[in-house]
Amino acid sequence: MGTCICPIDAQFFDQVAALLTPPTLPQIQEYFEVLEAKRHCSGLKVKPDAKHGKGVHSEVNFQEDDLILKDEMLVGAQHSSNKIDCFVCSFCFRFIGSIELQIGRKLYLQELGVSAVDGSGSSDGIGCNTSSEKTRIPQDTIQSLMNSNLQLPYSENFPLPLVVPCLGGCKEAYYCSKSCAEADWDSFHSLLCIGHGSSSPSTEALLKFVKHANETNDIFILAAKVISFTILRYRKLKAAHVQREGKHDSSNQFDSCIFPLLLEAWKSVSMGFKRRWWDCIALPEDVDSSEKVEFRMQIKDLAFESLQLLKEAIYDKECAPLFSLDIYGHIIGMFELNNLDLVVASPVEDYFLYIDDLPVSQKKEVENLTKPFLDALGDDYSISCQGTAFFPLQSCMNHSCIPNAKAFKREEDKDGQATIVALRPIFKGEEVTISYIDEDLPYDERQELLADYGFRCKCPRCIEEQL
Ligand SMILES: C[S@@+](CC[C@H](N)C(=O)[O-])C[C@H]1O[C@@H](n2cnc3c(N)ncnc32)[C@H](O)[C@@H]1O
Repeated sequence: MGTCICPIDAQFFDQVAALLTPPTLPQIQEYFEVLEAKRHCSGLKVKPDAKHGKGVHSEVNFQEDDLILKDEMLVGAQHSSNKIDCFVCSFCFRFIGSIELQIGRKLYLQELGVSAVDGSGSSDGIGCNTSSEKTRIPQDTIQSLMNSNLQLPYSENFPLPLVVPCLGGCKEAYYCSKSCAEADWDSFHSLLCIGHGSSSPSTEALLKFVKHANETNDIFILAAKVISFTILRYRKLKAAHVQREGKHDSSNQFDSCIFPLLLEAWKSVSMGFKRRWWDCIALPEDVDSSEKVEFRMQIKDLAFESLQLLKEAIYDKECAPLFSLDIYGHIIGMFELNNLDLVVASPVEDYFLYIDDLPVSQKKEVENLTKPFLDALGDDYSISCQGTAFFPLQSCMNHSCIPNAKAFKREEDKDGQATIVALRPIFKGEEVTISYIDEDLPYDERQELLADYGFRCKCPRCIEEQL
């Protein structure tokens, strides 16, 4: 137990330490100024302070319900189990295809016996059958839904983007547009694709890595995206460098040429607040506190196992320090401390609610056509796209048990971006805070949950309640 020794940690000790050194104040300021301008959020400023590290401060007055920030993810992934329920763009997580394709694909997978394990869809009383008494739809009808031969009434009111396949020819990633397909390919997917166009040295090893992640913890897939992103960015920076400076002998140039480029490629990841995964992971309820040390060792072993599989799949010797266990642990720990749930509401739910709201005169006839599908989907007809993502600006927001902002998806938010809205008026100069936990819990339970983030909350409410 806990015997894993990562040779890369020892061999590249100095480089790993440099990659994990928190950025300096000027580096933070420079990076976030560029990001704030890109997000068009002139109302916000990331500022470091002595108490809580970085925080987000308001530069203007916001009213209650105002949109404060729409943040694009640095990296995000749909939960593996959710892929059965929701067919979404692998880059922006928008639903794709058509209402018919969404329904047909799900019924098809249901018929194959593939089912989601953590569906959290809810039946809100629009009259579908429960899962135990699902209606069965004939195979040819399901096929007609999937190949657009069958159109459901009023589905034209819920148009979805056409499906764009992966540039590398895998049957895993699909997109809402060519630009999303290209952006994903350039940023992450060219190295993680299992299709014929992949630049992974071994797609067989990739398959093993993904299988292990699906069977253990799909957070490893997100960590692989961060490593892939950094390698691909490093290669671009190197190509530009070579073009500028001429070709170098890259036999052993970690310090002079290669490593500064790797540090630059890693910059956006270096800005995220981090601790090692096995040091900060919350103890599951079924693990006794006396088994804490052993549990943390097991987590470390698991991460090492996953990293070895990833290394076989995408190793690049010029980026060797990225394959250290310490780096892998810190990347996953960064997700643990910063990530936001990725949620995109299902257009299939909107569709059936629309049918349910039709005037009585029309509804009966339409429902004769749509009800069998609703019954076949059962309780799960409304499952949203679910995953997890790291957002560079949102992740700088500190916690308060009386937050002035929250992550909230509005009706118009159809993709995976983070949407932060004001819960009450926020004044110029105030810090923007969100709650990391259910703030309705009693004081002790809140502090217990926040201990997993490594701090005790001293917000005005906590100070008052601890007395
Ligand atoms: C999502 S990050 C927030 C940004 C972070 N302050 C930074 O420097 O990047 C979460 C971490 O910030 C710190 N933090 C957030 N809210 C805090 C609070 N109310 N009191 C103390 N530390 C806090 C904790 O270390 C926590 O694990």
